[in-house]
Amino acid sequence: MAHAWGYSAENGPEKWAKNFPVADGPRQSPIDILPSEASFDGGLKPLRLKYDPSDSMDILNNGHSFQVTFTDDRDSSTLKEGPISGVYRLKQFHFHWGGSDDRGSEHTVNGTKYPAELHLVHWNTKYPSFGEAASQPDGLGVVGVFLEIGAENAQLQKVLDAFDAIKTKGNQTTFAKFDPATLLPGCLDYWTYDGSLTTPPLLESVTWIVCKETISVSPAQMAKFRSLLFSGKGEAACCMVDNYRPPQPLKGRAVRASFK
Ligand SMILES: Cc1cc(C)cc(S(N)(=O)=O)c1
Ligand SMILES: [Zn+2]
Repeated sequence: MAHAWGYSAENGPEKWAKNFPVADGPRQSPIDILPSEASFDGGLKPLRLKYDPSDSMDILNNGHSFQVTFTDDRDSSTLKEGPISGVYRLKQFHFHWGGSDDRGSEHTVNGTKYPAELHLVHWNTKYPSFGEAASQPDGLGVVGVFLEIGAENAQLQKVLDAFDAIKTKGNQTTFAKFDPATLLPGCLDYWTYDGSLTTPPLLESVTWIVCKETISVSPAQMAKFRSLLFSGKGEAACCMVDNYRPPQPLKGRAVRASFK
């Protein structure tokens, strides 16, 4: 049985191309965002994010990160406008983070790594399902938000308080009535480019929308992220840290800015 993918030297990002050749494709993510090379596009609309807290269902340790999953059988939690057309439904959000505060984000800005990055994953309702959308070039819209060390983030703490129930791979628990809008920065200026999923299967189906403004996370909260395990119950404990892919070649792609 081929090694499952992960983030170690044996199965990490440098090894993914073996089983997922698209890893060397033309529109891979993440990227290093160079603001001076991004072009302001006055045609880009403001993001229109509308979330219904009653859509949040559960929180799961999937062995690579943790995710909060939303019911997506109606247009109650959606992304509209911004760089996309049509209606994209929120499917889940998750994070990537480092083993120390000097790394952890997937996208970087002028080479700067943040300690963590939030991904809010939406799928284009012109397709019948998330799975179908994920294989289409305009199938997914992911909003990325950088976390920066600072004050404790009370909204983020609601997510971290669920961690004791999802310490090991495969664990899941109910996570109801959570409004992901409370994790967004006040200003929704963004950079946008055509990219991919940042973990296998690395499908090139994502319109990336990366917020310029960060949200705060305290050092103690970062320690809580690092208390999760990649490993399953009864396995040798392996701390869930450094679950990020480094920036990939831009290969001629344009990065647009919604702001001057
Ligand atoms: C494999 C995968 C699935 C989903 C829903 C989202 C991602 S990411 N990190 O590109 O947002 C990756
Ligand atoms: Zn992600």
